[in-house]
Amino acid sequence: MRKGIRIRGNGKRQCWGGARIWRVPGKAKPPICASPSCSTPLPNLRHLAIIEPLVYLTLRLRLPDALIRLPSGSRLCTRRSSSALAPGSGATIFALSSGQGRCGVAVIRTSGPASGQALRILTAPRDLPPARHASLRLLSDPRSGEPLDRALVLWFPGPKSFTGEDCVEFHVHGGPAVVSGVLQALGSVPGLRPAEAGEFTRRAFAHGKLNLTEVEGLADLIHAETEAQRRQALRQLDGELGHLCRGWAETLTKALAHVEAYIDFGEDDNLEEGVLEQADIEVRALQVALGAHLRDARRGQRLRSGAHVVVTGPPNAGKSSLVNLLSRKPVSIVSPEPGTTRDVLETPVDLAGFPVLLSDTAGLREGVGPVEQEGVRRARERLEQADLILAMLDASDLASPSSCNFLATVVASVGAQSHSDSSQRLLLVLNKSDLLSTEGPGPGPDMPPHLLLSCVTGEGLDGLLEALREELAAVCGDPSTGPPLLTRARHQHHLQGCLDALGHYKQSKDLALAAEALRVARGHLTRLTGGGGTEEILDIIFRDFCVGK
Ligand SMILES: Nc1nc2c(ncn2[C@@H]2O[C@H](COP(=O)(O)OP(=O)(O)OP(=O)(O)O)[C@@H](O)[C@H]2O)c(=O)[nH]1
Repeated sequence: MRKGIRIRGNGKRQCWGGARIWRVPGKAKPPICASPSCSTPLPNLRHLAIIEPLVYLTLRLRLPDALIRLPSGSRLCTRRSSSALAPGSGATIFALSSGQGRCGVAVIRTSGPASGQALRILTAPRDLPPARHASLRLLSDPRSGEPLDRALVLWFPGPKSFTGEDCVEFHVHGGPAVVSGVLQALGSVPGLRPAEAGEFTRRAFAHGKLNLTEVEGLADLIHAETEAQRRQALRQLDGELGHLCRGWAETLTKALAHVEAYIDFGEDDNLEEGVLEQADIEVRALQVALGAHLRDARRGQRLRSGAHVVVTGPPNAGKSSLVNLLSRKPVSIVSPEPGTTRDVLETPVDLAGFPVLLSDTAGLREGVGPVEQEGVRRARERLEQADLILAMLDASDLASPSSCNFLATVVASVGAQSHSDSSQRLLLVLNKSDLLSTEGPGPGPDMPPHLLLSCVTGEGLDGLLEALREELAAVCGDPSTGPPLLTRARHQHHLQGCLDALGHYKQSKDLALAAEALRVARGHLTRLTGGGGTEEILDIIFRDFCVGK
């Protein structure tokens, strides 16, 4: 029978097979802060290594920011570094959290230890309302006693609040005079100061209410302009990416515990058989999962910042007409004169719910003056950066030399793409379909797959929008399904760092080096969700927020 020790739900330990429990010198006060196990002495480290590798490793290595679930449901945890908080974080902050300008209702928030006091002072002589219940109160200026507004107030005692601190929400009438009166009244309360941009969220992060990927999701949700961006941001705010990374980090922690235990106790010291093999298997599975995520070809980043869609074709094909049609505004000059567009003209557009940076470019042709030639050079340069190319031809002019040359280039590029792993995509659009019956024979059977469109009559526009939706879902990823997307270069960097470190683990003959590689890999995952060493990026991320969030 194997020896074993289990920490039970009531904090007591169950031993079997003759296992004994004794205190580990110098570690009688482990960082166990949640009941029921906080006051219990530690079991034998060796047994702990086998039975509870996560607990073992937390104690053995004193991992920072560990938040590990014990089987009993109790937790081991350490607090997040206080440097996650902005300077002056002991103060109580206040700000208008709803949008600026005249509106029906405006929400003013406070967060910090003096929140309750501020509420009492503004609603004097009333006591605090019941927690998390909306109560109607008269707000008055504490300096003059002058009534400011009759408002709904909500009292959120910490830690059950957005920031984890004592918070108050004042739902006041949204006139500028009311809002400014209440803000000034709050500013006169001792211990209160106006909040910096993103300071509420920063406090929520510092108190462990949100991890870094959730903070990023919140910032993205505030800035989301299209449906797909909103869906993606909401998923990230819900913690999907963070959850995935934490799962991976736990896998690595277990593998690291096994390797460390093997180093500490050796193979003939009663350690379970196959401990190292098990770690190898887990690392291999993790490498496959990370590789799959990194192969997302920057879809999430495109979804966040917009996909580059470039319209190209010979002069007069109707490129500018299409850009104006898709953006629903006169971005480019449309004229029957070939070579009207000389430079790259960009406009942000919401296309089928996806964020797009749409570019109109000069018509591609040779043997023209230096200005137009420069335009053609810029058009080609922009084409190289495109995620999706809309190649456009005049359907009534397919036999002209410029159309034939362009078509040959398109066919070559489609052929090249099917043989490469390029993520650039292409849609061939034959415009001016309204002229087909009168002016041209139309596309023959050897024409590559294409869409017929008339920018003048709008015929074929629905088909084009549907094709664009499919292409953009491929370019940006579908935010409603599949695994969470990596929306920032930072995510990509840490996952790649983790994968590289796992590669070193596999190559290391020395167990100490292998363990170090696992530690590095785990560090990347921890930093991705905001664990140790992320202070330098906090300012960058919180800069994206507005005051009051
Ligand atoms: N009949 C018809 N005319 C069109 C259509 N689309 C555009 N045109 C006309 O074709 C001419 C050229 O249109 P533009 O949109 O300026 O074409 P372009 O490709 O941007 O031209 P360049 O700037 O010279 O490269 C204009 O007179 C448009 O009104 C269409 O679907 N049907």
